[in-house]
Amino acid sequence: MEIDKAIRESDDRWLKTKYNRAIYVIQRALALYSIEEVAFSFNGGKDSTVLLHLLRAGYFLHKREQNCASEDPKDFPIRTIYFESPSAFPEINSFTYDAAANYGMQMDIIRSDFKSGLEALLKSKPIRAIFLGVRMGDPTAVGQEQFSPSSVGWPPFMRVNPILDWSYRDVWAFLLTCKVKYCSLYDQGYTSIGSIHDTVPNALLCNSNSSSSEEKFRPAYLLSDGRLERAGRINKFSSSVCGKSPALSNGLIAGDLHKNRLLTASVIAVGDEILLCTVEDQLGPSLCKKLHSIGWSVSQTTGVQNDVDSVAEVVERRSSASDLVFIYGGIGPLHSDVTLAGVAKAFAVRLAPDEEFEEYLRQVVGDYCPGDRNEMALLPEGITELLHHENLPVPLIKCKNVIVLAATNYTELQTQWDCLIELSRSSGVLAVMKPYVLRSLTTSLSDVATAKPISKLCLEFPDLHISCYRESLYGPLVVSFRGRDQARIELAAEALRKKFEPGAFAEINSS
Ligand SMILES: Cc1cc2nc3c(=O)[nH]c(=O)nc-3n(C[C@H](O)[C@H](O)[C@H](O)COP(=O)(O)O)c2cc1C
Ligand SMILES: Nc1ncnc2c1ncn2[C@@H]1O[C@H](COP(=O)(O)OP(=O)(O)OP(=O)(O)O)[C@@H](O)[C@H]1O
Ligand SMILES: [Mg+2]
Repeated sequence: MEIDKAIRESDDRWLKTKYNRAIYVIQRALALYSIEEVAFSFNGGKDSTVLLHLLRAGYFLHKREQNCASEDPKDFPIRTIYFESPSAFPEINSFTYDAAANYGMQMDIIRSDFKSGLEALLKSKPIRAIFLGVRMGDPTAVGQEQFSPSSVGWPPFMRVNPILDWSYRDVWAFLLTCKVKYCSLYDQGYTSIGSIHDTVPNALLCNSNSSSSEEKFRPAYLLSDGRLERAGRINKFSSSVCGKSPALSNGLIAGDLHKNRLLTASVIAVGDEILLCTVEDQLGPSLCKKLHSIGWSVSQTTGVQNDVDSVAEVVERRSSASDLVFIYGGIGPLHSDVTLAGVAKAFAVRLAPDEEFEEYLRQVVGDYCPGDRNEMALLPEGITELLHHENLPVPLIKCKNVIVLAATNYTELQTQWDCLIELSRSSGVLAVMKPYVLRSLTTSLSDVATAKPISKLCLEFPDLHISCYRESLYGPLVVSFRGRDQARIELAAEALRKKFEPGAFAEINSS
């Protein structure tokens, strides 16, 4: 079988892995349902075309197990459905019809909308499962698994998505390795095809050097950044190119808006070694200092064990209680590296392969990964933003208002922090504000004598942080004022002094 042979002979290890996984899904579906009970939803698009050939290979291998495989390219008995629309590209239509003829596909053409078309089809045919070329990153893929029952309100059938975890690169690697025909539009710069009304060639493939006045586009397989696959889909393309989107998902916008707002961050350290005190946590205190230096308050620092539920619980609480959460530790491929799984669980999404992150990891650690996929490239689905900086070999990960730091020591933290600050100037990922002003007074007066007047002072200056602490049980009391407005701090300190005998409070430092 030429497809299976082409992949087996290829030295693209990654493609082989993806192929084997897809074939496994197809074979399980063919074991679960009879051939009359399955259908293939084919529309001539590139993902559909990949699926067509995977189904041909999967069906061949399925029959080979029963010792009755045929090499006839027209032996493709899986019922195929095509929802033909008047606004489909003629090239898509002709490719679809040609493919049906070439591979002996029995194709039902449906000219109504998806839902009512499927309702009618399922009434007249025993179909229980439909193969689709949906991939992660498609707007309709969110929440789907390889086997996903149709949604509520749709007729009941199983959606089977063998290429759900395929990237744009995987699609083109497959089509080119197998040397199969695909719709001609992809050679004219189209990278994802909808209707004639909403699809144009991808501007990122425009040949600016072209001498003719007509625009020329390079083929789809030359698009290097798979995230921009839908850039030619008018209205549907959301410009969330990571780290460059104007208003970021958590709604934080740097600058004037924050001048008078107290922004709070939480810091979470993940690691049994920190809780067991076998390792001293250097990062938490450093991060707090860094946050203060850009005008942020830290509302909580927490240590949590390497356990998904514990991480999820604390992330869920801290992300709703503070403007930003910084989490570090527990990142990597080890059994104890549960931080990203915890973040995903906190936001009720699953971990899904991220092709772009995978590519970065590949450049850093090479092709080696212990299992059949790079577990480190699994990121919380639909909520992850990658923060790129030229000084970072791998981008930082931001999930809603949670920033995941991969740093494990002070030097690494310093690098990642510097990059974050630089990125903040252009993208507003982290509002950089005037640092807080701190002023501290000390007194030998007792708590009983000072408690009430200080409580009153807090009510008079709600815009300041007024905190008290002792360095020993019976030692002097320190009262600290923290805020952005030096004049307000002076006023508050003066108001405190006035509540007591002159000389009761002495200055200890100011910054
Ligand atoms: C065979 C088939 C099954 C589908 N099943 C569902 C479904 O169960 N639930 C759903 O919300 N949409 C379902 N859809 C609709 C798709 O999710 C999506 O809305 C459709 O492909 C339109 O995508 P487009 O607007 O990008 O063209 C199905 C579509 C097809 C072709
Ligand atoms: N008009 C249609 N008829 C039959 N199946 C369809 C139709 N539109 C979408 N599908 C199914 O949904 C899948 C996903 O559609 P999508 O448009 O994302 O992919 P594609 O058309 O194969 O490739 P591209 O992303 O390049 O357009 C298809 O592979 C196909 O299984
Ligand atoms: Mg399409």
